[in-house]
Amino acid sequence: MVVASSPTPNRIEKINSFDVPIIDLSCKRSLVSELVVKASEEYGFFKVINHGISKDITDRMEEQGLNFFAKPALEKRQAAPPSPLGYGTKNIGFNGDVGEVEYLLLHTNTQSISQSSKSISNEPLSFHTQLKKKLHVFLFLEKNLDSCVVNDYIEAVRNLACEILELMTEGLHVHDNKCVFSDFIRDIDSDSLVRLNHYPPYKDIMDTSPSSQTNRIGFGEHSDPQILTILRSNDVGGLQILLEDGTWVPVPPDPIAFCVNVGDTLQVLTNGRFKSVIHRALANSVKPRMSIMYFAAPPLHACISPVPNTITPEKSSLYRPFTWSEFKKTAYSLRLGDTRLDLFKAQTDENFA
Ligand SMILES: C=C1C[C@]23C[C@@]1(O)CC[C@H]2[C@@]12CC[C@H](O)[C@@](C)(C(=O)O1)[C@H]2[C@@H]3C(=O)O
Ligand SMILES: O=C(O)CCC(=O)C(=O)O
Ligand SMILES: [Fe+2]
Repeated sequence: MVVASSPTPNRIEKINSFDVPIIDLSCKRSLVSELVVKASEEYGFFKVINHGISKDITDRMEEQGLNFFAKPALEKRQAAPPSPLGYGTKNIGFNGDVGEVEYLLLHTNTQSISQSSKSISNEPLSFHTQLKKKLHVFLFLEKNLDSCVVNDYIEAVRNLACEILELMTEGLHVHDNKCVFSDFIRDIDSDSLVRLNHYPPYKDIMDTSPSSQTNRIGFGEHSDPQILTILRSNDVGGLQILLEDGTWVPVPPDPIAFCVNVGDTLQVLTNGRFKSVIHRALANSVKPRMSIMYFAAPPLHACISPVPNTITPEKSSLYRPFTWSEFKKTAYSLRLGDTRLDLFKAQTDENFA
């Protein structure tokens, strides 16, 4: 079914109520890996059930998030502005994107922050200032979040991300190293992040009738720059994915599933076979949505290029090699909805034409 909707003023958009793939990880491994590859190629998005992450771990993490966002604004602002780590409200990134959202962005490698703080006195002044800010946010969060709960959650979603990445290599028949993707995430220097987004119900000053329940952009359309994102939310919808035919598909909230989406880096690692899915989140005027994302990323120095068996005589490498640090810097210098991968295309005769 296709219906019209207008989350942004003056724009009619097609919404398609198609069911996103749900993959049961407890099924036969060869079948699961085939389904994971199929969904990553077709949509760059799927849900997983029977993933092995206990309800206790997700409930406790959700409780941490809700407690944090319930704090008075003045208190939360002690971890602001996001640089990019820390607490932010309405402004997303550094280039003018805004949405009906407040959020907390954390590095998963808190050790690296406390480690680097030890070298603070030997560093140049600008680094010193940046590090002091990072440390300030880190200490604030240590005080305001239960680090055991957060670490348990991170460990659980990291393991799930690695499991899914290994199913992907199996399904792609990368025989020489089944950990070719997951090794990036397991690396001690992995640049993975955790984000908590809170979309409070906004007040519609124009229309107060209960029959009019409109939506507003909470988090605008974009793809995630990393390898893979593992997302879960409370029981309030809002997430949508964009299909290649230009229709937006709402992803119903699901208390037992995790959503998985392919990021830009995995599109490159698979030489364009897997699609980095464009998605967005809408806020509503009725119920607060809270989502928690784990963005699985390589270490900053890691070199990214398509894995060998995705390059064939018929399909040469679509992208030039780059480091995650180079790609991240470019992504963060652009707007949310900008296409960054085009800037990393290989120079072929076709691209010159
Ligand atoms: C506008 C931006 C926000 C973002 C950095 C960027 O310049 C473009 C990518 C954005 C994004 C999307 C996925 C993640 O939520 C995020 C943390 C990331 O790595 O890339 C955000 C960035 C952000 O909010 O700082
Ligand atoms: O909050 C959501 O549901 C999606 C947010 C998102 O896509 C992101 O933070 O990158
Ligand atoms: Fe995203």
